[in-house]
Amino acid sequence: MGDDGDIAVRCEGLTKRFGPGTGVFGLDLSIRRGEVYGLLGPNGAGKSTALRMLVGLIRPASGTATVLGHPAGTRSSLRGVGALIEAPALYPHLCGRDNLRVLAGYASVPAARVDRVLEAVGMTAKAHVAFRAYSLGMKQRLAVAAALLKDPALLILDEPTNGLDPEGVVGMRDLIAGLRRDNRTVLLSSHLLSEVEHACDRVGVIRRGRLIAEGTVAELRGGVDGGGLSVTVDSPERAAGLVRQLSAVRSVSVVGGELRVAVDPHEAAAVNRLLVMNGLAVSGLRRRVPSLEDVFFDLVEDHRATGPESVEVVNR
Ligand SMILES: Nc1ncnc2c1ncn2[C@@H]1O[C@H](COP(=O)(O)OP(=O)(O)OP(=O)(O)O)[C@@H](O)[C@H]1O
Repeated sequence: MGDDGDIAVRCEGLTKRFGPGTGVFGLDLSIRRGEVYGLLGPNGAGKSTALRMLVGLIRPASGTATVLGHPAGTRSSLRGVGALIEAPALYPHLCGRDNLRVLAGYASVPAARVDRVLEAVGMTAKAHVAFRAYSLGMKQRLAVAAALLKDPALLILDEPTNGLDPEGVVGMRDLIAGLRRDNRTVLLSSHLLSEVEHACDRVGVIRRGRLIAEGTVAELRGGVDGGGLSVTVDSPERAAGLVRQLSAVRSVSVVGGELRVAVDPHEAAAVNRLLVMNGLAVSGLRRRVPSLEDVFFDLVEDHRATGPESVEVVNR
């Protein structure tokens, strides 16, 4: 099979069924070269299963997947792919650099590449430290370095921030931003909305093995019912009762002491006037842009309402 032009990954009807509603069903994806694409979904949505099919760890029951212009899982497709899907086998007693040297030897990669990838993941200063002494974030960075050894055109990262502390998450985010600048194609999975929101050019939302939405973060946001207003006011509960009476208001909630009003933002003056006239001090009023989290839960809720079975959404 030849080159697939600008497309790094193409899946058509990719299916692997483990049980009713469990697995991946009819997944259609097109990931362009040079983009960072996030597969977002709750636990058990089928993200890992999809990624495993792309690297040949699982054979699809039906459908096709093409990776870098070759059938997924074949030697020719894997030549250009670096993957972090299972924790790589790294020796605890060896330092980071020696671990990578061993892997470079297995993969017939020139040893000079080791220092390049250590630098790419920001681990040069810790390269001499034994792997067992690394923090989880450092171990994860070294695993990404291992995936980069072959200088892959496509990097597949399954939940790269899973289990990391906030510092590790920021480090991984910076690392992914660096990969994007390198013009590499990155396909990552995450259940962390904020991660995908910041790291990815496009996002596919997957639930119960099916792609339920796809687009840029801005496009996905556009599909949600407005954002409305955030109001900082004393006595937010009383304020909520008052604002609810306005006919233009669709819903009101109090989140973290702040009033969230689902209303056309042009109604800001009317909301402000009503509160002030009732003796409440409004210290802040701003337009609220829906976060990807709003989009995600909106979508999942929507599908929960219309889908054949219920789903538990768990945020790890
Ligand atoms: N080999 C298998 N045999 C049976 N069921 C499986 C197998 N692999 C995965 N599953 C099930 O398929 C569903 C999807 O799993 P998958 O690991 O792809 O989800 P995920 O979206 O990556 O979620 P998580 O973040 O929890 O890993 C889950 O219900 C899982 O238990």
